Amino acid sequence: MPDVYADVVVDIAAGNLDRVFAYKIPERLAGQVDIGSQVMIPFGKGDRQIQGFVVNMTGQPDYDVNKIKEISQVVNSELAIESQLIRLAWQIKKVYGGTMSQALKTVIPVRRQVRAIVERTYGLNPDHFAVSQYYEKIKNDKRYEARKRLIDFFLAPALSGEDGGVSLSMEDIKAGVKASKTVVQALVDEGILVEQTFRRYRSPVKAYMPPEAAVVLNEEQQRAVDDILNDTSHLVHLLFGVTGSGKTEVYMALIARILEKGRQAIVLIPEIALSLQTVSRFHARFGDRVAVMNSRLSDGEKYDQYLRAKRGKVDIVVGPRSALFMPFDRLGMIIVDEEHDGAYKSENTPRYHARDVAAWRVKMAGAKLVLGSATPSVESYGRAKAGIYSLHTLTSRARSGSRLPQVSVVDLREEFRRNNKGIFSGKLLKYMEEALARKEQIILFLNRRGFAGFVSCRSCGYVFKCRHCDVSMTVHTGGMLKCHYCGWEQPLPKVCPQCGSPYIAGFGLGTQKVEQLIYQTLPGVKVLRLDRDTTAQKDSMENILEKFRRHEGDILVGTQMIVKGHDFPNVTVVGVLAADLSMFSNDYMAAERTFQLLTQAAGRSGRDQKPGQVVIQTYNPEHYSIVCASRQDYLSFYRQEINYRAMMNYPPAVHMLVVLALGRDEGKVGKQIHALAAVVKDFAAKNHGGEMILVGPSDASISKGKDVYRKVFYLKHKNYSALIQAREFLEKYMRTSEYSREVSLQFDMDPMSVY
Ligand SMILES: Nc1ncnc2c1ncn2[C@@H]1O[C@H](COP(=O)(O)OP(=O)(O)OP(=O)(O)O)[C@@H](O)[C@H]1O
Ligand SMILES: [Zn+2]
Ligand SMILES: [Zn+2]
Repeated sequence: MPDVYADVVVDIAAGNLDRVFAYKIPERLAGQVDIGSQVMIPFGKGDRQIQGFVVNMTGQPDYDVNKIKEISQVVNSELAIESQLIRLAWQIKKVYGGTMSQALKTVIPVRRQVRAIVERTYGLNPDHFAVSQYYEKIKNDKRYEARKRLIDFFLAPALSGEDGGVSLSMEDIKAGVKASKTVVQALVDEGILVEQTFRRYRSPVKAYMPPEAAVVLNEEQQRAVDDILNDTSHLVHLLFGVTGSGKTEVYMALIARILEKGRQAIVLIPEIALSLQTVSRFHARFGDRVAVMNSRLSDGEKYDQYLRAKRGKVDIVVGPRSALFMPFDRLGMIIVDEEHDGAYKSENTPRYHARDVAAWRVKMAGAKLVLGSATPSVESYGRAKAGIYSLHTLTSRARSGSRLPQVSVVDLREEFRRNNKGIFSGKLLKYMEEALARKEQIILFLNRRGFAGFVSCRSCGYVFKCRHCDVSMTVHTGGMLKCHYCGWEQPLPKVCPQCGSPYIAGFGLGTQKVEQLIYQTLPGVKVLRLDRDTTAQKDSMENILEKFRRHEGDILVGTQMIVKGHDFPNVTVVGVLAADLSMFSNDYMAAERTFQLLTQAAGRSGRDQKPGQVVIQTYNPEHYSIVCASRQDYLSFYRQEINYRAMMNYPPAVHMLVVLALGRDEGKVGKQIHALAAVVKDFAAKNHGGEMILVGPSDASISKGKDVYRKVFYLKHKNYSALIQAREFLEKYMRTSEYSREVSLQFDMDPMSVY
C-alpha cells in the first residue's frame, strides 16, 4: 500500500492556519485518520507530544519524505467542533476551489491582536484595618483631604456591607464622590484600596427592549413550526411566507423548542437587513444567550462573540453569512432568512454560497435547516417542488387587520407622452399627497445597482440587447455596445431602432437628486435619505431608521437597503421610481432580482391596520417580473422564470462555472484564456461527451480594473461534479502552463453577480 501523508495544523486555537506540518500516517492508523481528525504528533526539539488537526491528505508531500515523522495516535474526539469545521472547509474547497488555507480561514476566524477589555474595580483592603493610623501618617500631606474623602466614602455605612465593603468601578466612584484616578491609584499603591481586574466580554447588543413574551402563533404559523420539528425525512425546510406573514415569529418559536432540547441555533440574515429592530426582537425574547455578528463590529467584538460561543456562553447567534461558522457543538438548527438574497454568496475566494454550506453543516451536525422568504430563489423553490426540501407556506399577514397592499403599475412611456418629465407619475403623486394629509408615511425606492452602463431609449424604453444572449449590452469606451456573455459587439446607434427617437441615455438618477425633487414638488415635507453616502458611518443607518420610525421624517428615500425586512406600521405608500433599473443589469438573474425587489418593497406598505398602496413606475409594464410582482403572484413568476432558465441553459437548469483570468499583460491574459478554453473543451469532449457547454471566452464586463485585465468564459453542465472536475483539471493545467506566473485564475460556481 502506498504511503499516505497528512498535513497537520498545530495552532488552530490561535488561528494560525497558514503553517501546516507534514506527518506520515503509520500503517497501524490507516483508515482511522481523516480530514478533520484530531491527532497527537511528535513536535519540535525533543519530540514533545502535542495535538493537531489534519487538514489535508496526500500521497506526495512537498517535504523530504525521509525526514517526515509519524502521527502517534488519533485522539478519540470525533465531536470536536474543530473537526467538523475543518471537514466543512474541505468541502468548501472541493466545490468552490481556492486553497485549503483560504477555506480554513473562512470557517475559523484568524485571531488578530485584540486587546481584551479589562474591567477594574476598587474596594477597601480588608487586611488594612488601621485607617486611623493612616490618617495620622498623612495628616500634613497636602493631598490629605482628597484621600480622606475617598476613604470615608468607602467607609460610609451604606456602602460597606457586612462582609467588608463593595467593589466599585472608577465610574461608580466618581458618581459618588469627588475623586481622581491619581488619588485612587495612590491609595492602591499604599495598600488601602485593592484593585480587582476581570475580563469583560464585549457585547454589541444591549437590552434595547424589555423582555417580550411570545405572540400566540396563528394556525398557519403553528402548523409550520410543528411540521418542521416533526418531519424526520427532510433536512431542509423552505418557509415560504408572504411579506408580514410572521416568519420571524416562526423562527423564534422554532428556536425556543431547539433550546429546550439543549441545542443551539444559528440565524442568518443578510447584512443590510440586520437592523437593530430585528436583533432587538431576538434579544428581547432570548436575552443574553444571543450573540450578534455584523461587519460593523470591531475585530475585538467579533472575537469575543466567537469565544463566548466556544465556551458555551451563548445558544443563538444572529448574523450575516459568516455567522454560519459559529463554533457550536450542539447545533440543532440553522435558519437562513431572506434565503434568496445575493449577499449569501461570498464575493471572495472561496466563493461559497451560505445556503449550500449550511445544508452541509446541518447534515454533519444532525440538525435542521430552515430557509425563509417571501420570494424564494428559483433554486430553492424548485427543490421544494421536487420534494428535496419540504415546503411550508404562510399565505396571509399575521397582524390582525393587516392586508397585503394594493399595487398599481404605471407606464413611464405614457407619462413621457403626457409630457410629464418629472420623476413622479400622476398616480404616485396623488397617493403621496393623500398619505401626507393623513399624517402617514411614505417610502420611495430607487434601485441603482447594476444599471451602470445600461442604455435605453427615453421615449419608448427600448433596451439594447445582445442578439445571441437575451441580456442587455453595456456601453464601453468609444461608444461600443458589448455583450458580456458572448462578446458580441456593435456601435451604439444615434437613434432608437424602435421609434427613431434621439433620446438614448442611461437612467442617471441618484437618491440625492430625488430628495431635491421631492422638496421642489412637495414643499414642507421632511425627507430622510438612506443610501451608501448617508450610512457610511457606524450606526448611522440605525439612526436614520429610528428617526423614521419616530416619524421624524415623512418620506424615506433609499436604495435597496430600505426594502429588507423593516416593519414600519405607519407606512402606507411605497413608490418604486423606476423598476427597470434592475431588470436589464445584464445578468440572467435580472428578472428574478426585479421580482424579489418589487415584492419586498411592496411588502413594506400597509403592514398595520391602515390599507397600503404601492406604485411601480416602469418602462416595461408587460414584463412578467413586474406583472407578477404587482399581483404578488410568486407561483406564476416561478413558472415563467424556470422556463426561461431551462430554455437559455441558465442555473438552476444547469450549473455554471465562471473561469476568470486576470493579469497585467492584456495579450498574455487573452492567450491564456483561449488556451484554457481550448484544453477544457478537449477535456470535456473526452469526459463528458457533448454535455458540457462552453460560452466565451470574452472580456469580462469590467474588462480592466486597477490595471489588471479580466477575461472570462463560462462552463455549463447539469452536474456539479462535472464542473468540479473541469475546475480541478484547469487548476492542474495552470501549474505547468506558459503564463502561470503572469496570469491568475479565479473560479465562481453558480455566480450571482456579473463577470
Ligand atoms: N401570530 C401573530 N399574532 C399577532 N401579530 C403577529 C403574529 N405573528 C407576527 N406578528 C406581527 O406581525 C408583524 C410582521 O411579522 P414578521 O416581522 O415576523 O413578519 P415577516 O414574515 O418576517 O415579514 P417580512 O418578510 O415582510 O419582513 C410583526 O409586527 C409581528 O410582531
Ligand atoms: Zn425608442
Ligand atoms: Zn451575447
